[in-house]
Amino acid sequence: MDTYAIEADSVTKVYLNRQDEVHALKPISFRIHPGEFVSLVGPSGCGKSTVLSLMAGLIRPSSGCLRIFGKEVTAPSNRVSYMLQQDCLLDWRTVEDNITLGLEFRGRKNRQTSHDARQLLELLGLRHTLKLFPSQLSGGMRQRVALVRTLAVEPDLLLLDEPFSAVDYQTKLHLEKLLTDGLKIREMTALLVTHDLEEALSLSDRILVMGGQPGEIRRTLEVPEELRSADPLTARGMPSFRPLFNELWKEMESHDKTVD
Ligand SMILES: Nc1ncnc2c1ncn2[C@@H]1O[C@H](COP(=O)(O)OP(=O)(O)OP(=O)(O)O)[C@@H](O)[C@H]1O
Repeated sequence: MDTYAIEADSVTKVYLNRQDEVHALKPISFRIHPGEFVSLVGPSGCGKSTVLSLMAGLIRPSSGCLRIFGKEVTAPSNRVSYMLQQDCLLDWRTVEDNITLGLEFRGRKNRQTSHDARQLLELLGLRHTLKLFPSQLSGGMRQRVALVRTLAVEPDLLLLDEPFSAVDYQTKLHLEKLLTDGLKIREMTALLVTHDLEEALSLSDRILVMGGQPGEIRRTLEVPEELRSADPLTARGMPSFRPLFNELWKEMESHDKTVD
């Protein structure tokens, strides 16, 4: 069995912009267990997306070591799926052909996997959209299709960069529930970047609070079991939710005022 889904040891990132260096991350270290749902929160520019891009193997650390399931990340991995704020659907392909795109890339598209992807789409109430093109869908529908495409490949690690920030509140709650249900069934590990503290608290097992520029991890908050085991909407209404939300909010405000 893999010991950790993610191990980051003193990982830093410096971007090179022509002659200029942009120091995006101070050395950061953390570990995530298989099956854990962890959120990264922090003010704009503190390096959250950089952390995800490093995990996805899209960029390399400037120093330190990053391992996913015990293997150093040197390139994108088939065990990892990445979902962004933009749905990135291909406009010239139907919904049916979009949801199987990841399977195609991985050489795993067959009758069974396509059938499973269609079932997932049906679960999200989008069966009627199979033959439609993305331009014929609303924003919330497009995001649901993107979620199906991400989950269809059954990744071991799911990287989510503000995936629901562009959808309405009701759709967001619906998608959050589907996501957490899907993750539990498949025992996937997830790392979510979000500006929405309610979303972080109601979905995560643990929250890493980042701050500063270059960014660092300034605090780790364990989410209590009662919130973790409740569905996202129920968790938001529980008595322990608001005090924790306020604590996180204060933490973020204090970091916003910190000048590095
Ligand atoms: N490709 C790049 N080239 C140069 N600098 C970059 C690049 N990508 C990010 N940066 C810089 O690295 C720092 C961290 O950016 P990053 O996007 O990781 O932060 P973030 O916390 O995700 O921000 P936001 O919440 O606004 O999305 C910022 O100063 C940003 O300008």
